[in-house]
Amino acid sequence: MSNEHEELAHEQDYVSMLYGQLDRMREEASAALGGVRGASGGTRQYLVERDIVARETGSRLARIDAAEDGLCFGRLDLGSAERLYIGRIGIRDEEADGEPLLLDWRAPASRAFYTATSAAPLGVRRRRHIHTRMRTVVGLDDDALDRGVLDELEQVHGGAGSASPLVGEAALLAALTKARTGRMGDVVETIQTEQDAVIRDRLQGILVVQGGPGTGKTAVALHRAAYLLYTHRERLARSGVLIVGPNPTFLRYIGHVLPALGETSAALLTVGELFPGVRARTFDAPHVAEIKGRTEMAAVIDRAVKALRRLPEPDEPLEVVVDGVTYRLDRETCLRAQEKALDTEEPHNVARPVLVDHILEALVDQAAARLTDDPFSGLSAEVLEAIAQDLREHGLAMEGEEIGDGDDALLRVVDRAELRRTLEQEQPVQAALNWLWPELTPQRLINELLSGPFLLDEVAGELAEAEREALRREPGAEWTIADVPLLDEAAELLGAFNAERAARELKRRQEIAYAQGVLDIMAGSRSTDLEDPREEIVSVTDIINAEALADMQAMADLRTVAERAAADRTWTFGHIIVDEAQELSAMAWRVLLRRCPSRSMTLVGDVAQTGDAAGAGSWAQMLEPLVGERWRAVELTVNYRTPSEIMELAAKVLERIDPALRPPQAVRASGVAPVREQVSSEDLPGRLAEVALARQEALEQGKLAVIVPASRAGELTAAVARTLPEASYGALPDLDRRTVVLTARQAKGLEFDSVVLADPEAVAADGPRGENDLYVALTRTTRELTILEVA
Ligand SMILES: Nc1ncnc2c1ncn2[C@@H]1O[C@H](COP(=O)(O)OP(=O)(O)OP(=O)(O)O)[C@@H](O)[C@H]1O
Repeated sequence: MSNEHEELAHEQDYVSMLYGQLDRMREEASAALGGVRGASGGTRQYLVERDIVARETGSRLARIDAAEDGLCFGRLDLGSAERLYIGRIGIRDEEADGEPLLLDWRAPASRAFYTATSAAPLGVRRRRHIHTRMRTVVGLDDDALDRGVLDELEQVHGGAGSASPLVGEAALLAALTKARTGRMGDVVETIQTEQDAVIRDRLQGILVVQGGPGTGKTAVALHRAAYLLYTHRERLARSGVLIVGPNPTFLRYIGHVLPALGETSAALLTVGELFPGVRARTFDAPHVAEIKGRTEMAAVIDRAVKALRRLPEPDEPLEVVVDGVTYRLDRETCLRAQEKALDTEEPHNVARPVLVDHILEALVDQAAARLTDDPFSGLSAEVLEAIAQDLREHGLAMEGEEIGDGDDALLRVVDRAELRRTLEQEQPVQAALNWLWPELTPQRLINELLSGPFLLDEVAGELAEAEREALRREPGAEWTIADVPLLDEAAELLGAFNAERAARELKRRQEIAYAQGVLDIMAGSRSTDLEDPREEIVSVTDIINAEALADMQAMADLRTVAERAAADRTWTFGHIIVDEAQELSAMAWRVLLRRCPSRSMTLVGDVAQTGDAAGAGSWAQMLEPLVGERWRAVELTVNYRTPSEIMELAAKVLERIDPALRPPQAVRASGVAPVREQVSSEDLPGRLAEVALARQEALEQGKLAVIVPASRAGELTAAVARTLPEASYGALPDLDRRTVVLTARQAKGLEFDSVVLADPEAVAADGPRGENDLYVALTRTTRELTILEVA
């Protein structure tokens, strides 16, 4: 019978062997990368091939590097003597027929590590958590899932069998009680069974993950992204995964998790960043955001586009004066041109050339008629010279010949196309076309709608006058987050500008042409993948046409997935994950659904934490108008963050929000009761500063947050900043600092070792969802909570 020391030594040998393999893989990949980068010259095809190999090898190296820390963290003992080691990537033995030495945590065979229990052992006799520091094994935690192993463990450790519903309880509790760093970490070593089910749920369809505070929704969402990218790599590497979070601070907080899991091809954006060229950071007042978020705004914008297309009155043709000649466009002509454009059913800007075509033809008809009647009447010297030039170029007039000679010579030779080109360039013609059917940018349209004198009243009849008034903004004012979905809606109705469209089509043609040349040389060469052969392999040879290869090339540079997606409004993602999904307005949902025509989405959130006035009261209320019943929901029930002493307090607030809601079960108690202190309103700033200082000094390690009501944020932040000058605060607080000052809304999704909450009553009174914000504020701590109540 082995003792604990021997077990450690045994695991150290195995783990050292794995690191040896990892070093070998790193050396091979580095050498391959050095080789391709160092190569020079050659044909264009050769250079393309070199680029692709370099990118593939580069991303393989990134995965190897990400696996360094905690490479192997688990072992499963199955029947007889079979053992599987689980880790951050798959490694197989090159010298023994590719025998797996380490299974990627996402591989199907690893699943039992997260789901086997003594009630349902799934063939697992023992689950072992292997703890490492650098490359050294420093500890082991065993769960015995059958009687034989339990007996063995009792002899080795003096008893370590587990009847807990938690998987790897010791490892989990150790992870949960660690001091926070200001950055979210991955949880691959201790994923719990209910979380695993969400992570590995199928790619298709809309999955809603409802869970109270601290249930690991964010962690689960990010691990699901890593799982999907691994399992459906070929598909998702092309189209990418989008992760939408509530604010930039939150995105920075979670930004390290996917790279630490070796995945760098997900784009992380806030709703305010979904429209290329606009980076909205400011909030509207809640009632304004609520109006902007309503679905009705889509119809309002649609009507605004139509209202900007005009027709002349029946007896008042539109007059266009070019070089002293007056052309007349009557209502009938303009109406026919509009109808032709509308018949295309294309977006406004895309349909516009059809109208332009018809109007120009009408103008050319009039010009031609003039020329037949009296070739010279009303034509300026400049136009005559242009025509003469044209005649000469066609060899129909000699240098110096009078162009009027031979009366209708002009009509014969000045072709209509030339006339049309000349007219089209005239400013009065352009002005008439723009009056009839303006070429619009989304920014111009929304600006006109919200800042113009008449448009909103004309097209938003369903809004009360006071609501329309609330929507008005200064012309050219900074875009707000709630404006972004309006801009995107406008862009959808308008379609791309001519120039934009042409540029995009040209780029696409170039990409395809570039890719076409690569196909021959790539045929037959299959990349060697690191993973187990049972796992999915990405290879350019799987891609069968130039178009697909062009897609892949565009995606192969992992950096550019986010860049390209952020720069291209028409980009569609293979999967979208929305964190704090309850906050999104109906208009924001329309943007996301456009970005994901496959409707493959994971939405995580908690309807009890909705802070935005335009956000959801229930998932059904939010989703049914958008996707009917085509969504499925799961619930996470265990709170891994907030200790039970604090959840008791938070539960009272939850009951005020909705008596039907139940708080998640706290996984642990901290032994520290929340502290409540009463102060007068005037004394609050001074006392808050003192308490913040005291709590920071008491924290040996970890992070402190001071959460203040938005209504007193300026004054209270200033007071804390005087005592703790190193504290970070403002629109984008730096979470790496030891102490941050935040509003409840800013604290959403974040967590800290210690929280000081100022004036909970004022937090609850702030806006229509103040109670929800208070619930958020109370549940941010992993250890201690101090509350200053205003008496
Ligand atoms: N299986 C796990 N193993 C270790 N830590 C976990 C696990 N699940 C969650 N955690 C930790 O619990 C904390 C809360 O997780 P997370 O922030 O994902 O919860 P949440 O449901 O998004 O919370 P909220 O809605 O309150 O923002 C984090 O520190 C996370 O790392």
